[in-house]
Amino acid sequence: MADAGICHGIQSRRGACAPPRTPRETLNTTGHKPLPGLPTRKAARDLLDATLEQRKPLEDALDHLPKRLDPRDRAAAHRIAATVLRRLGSIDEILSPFLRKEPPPPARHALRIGAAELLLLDTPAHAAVATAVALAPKAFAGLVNAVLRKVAAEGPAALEGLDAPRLDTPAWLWSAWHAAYGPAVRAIAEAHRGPAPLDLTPAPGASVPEGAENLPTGSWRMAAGTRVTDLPGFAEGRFWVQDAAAALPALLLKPQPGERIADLCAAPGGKTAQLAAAGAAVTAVERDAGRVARLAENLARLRLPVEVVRADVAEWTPPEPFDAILLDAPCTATGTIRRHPDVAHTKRARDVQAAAEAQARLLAAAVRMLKPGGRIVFATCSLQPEEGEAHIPRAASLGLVHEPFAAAELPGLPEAITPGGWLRTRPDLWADRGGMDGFFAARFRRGE
Ligand SMILES: C[S@@+](CC[C@H](N)C(=O)[O-])C[C@H]1O[C@@H](n2cnc3c(N)ncnc32)[C@H](O)[C@@H]1O
Repeated sequence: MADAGICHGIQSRRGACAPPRTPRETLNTTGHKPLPGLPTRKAARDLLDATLEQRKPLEDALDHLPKRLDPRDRAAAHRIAATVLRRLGSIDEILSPFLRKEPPPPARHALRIGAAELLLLDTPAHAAVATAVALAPKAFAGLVNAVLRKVAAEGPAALEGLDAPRLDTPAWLWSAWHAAYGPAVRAIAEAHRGPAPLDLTPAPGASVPEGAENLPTGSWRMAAGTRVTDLPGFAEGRFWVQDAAAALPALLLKPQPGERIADLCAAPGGKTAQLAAAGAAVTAVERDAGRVARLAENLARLRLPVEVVRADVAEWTPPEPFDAILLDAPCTATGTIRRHPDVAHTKRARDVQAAAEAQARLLAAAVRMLKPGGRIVFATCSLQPEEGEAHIPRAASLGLVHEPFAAAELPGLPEAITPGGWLRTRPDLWADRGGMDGFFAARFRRGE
């Protein structure tokens, strides 16, 4: 199983990444040759520590790896850590018969890395065991060595017999998705087992790059691991990275040339770019300073004129109301686990309610920025109904009238429009094409 590496382009939580590589050999400060590949495994352990112990996003943890780490080592560490995060339940299940008591996190992570390399990443057994032993705290080196030798011998057969989709999905997510989607929970979990393809949104008039599939909804799809920065036309701004499902909310807002449209919660700017490319006069509002910089950088590459405002949407008042608004609200992001396997482990059930409450506040603030009769699309990249469908009945109290989507509005993907007229994508849709992120979107009009 391969995973994506360092992300480039416009997308962050849903980005495109560099291909994995074989760990390289480097000299340490004393001039001695360290164990080949050890810096990569140390970085992978740091990523696991940040995500699993400190509950930090993997993307932030990658940003905090030592600057001196070779980019290829960084990509390889990302690949190892992402594999452990995707298959954590299965890996721990394989390890459990060989552990009489719980080892401390650094030893547990060395075991997980070693097991992932032995069973899922095709690393030669001697290299996987030797580096995991070197990675473990000294007092646990013997244990790691003994356990991984058993995993090398017995693990492949044991792996075959596991119910991996269930084991690799945290119990609270399995229950919530089962309640919301019934038996499809298994297909959703299956879709999380592999890396996602690279999806691009083209600028108007751009021609499809070689090797890309032209999806019916207008996105281009390329193989997982494709480096977006290597594609011809990247520097010239002919496309941006955006999951096929993430491109749908802006499409369904139907931006018209010259309309004044606000993109609220805008960074890194995939939807802003869609609205601006359609000819709308766009104001992009984003609270986080670092992400405002990313947004501005992306829009500069795409040569799209957009007014960028750094502000909290809950407090900001525009000089005049907008014709239309896109609110892509912050959420638990459980729809993006294919691209961000850390989300399955960094989020908790209680985060869902907190996110839903924040979304309701942002929706109320957004309505106040809209002209009477103006339209708004509310979207989240969460699979949790509390962050999607549950907002619809409350919208009437904000003076919003639901304007259902019609299946005909999404050529090639009518199944994503529900009978109630909102958008619900899931990772198992278009399974034979590589799936898509889980998104919810609904369209409303502000009463006159
Ligand atoms: C789901 S992401 C947006 C993705 C973006 N719409 C795109 O398509 O590229 C949510 C963004 O909302 C920002 N955000 C969260 N709360 C905010 C608030 N109260 N005001 C403005 N921005 C906020 C976050 O910093 C984050 O960049």
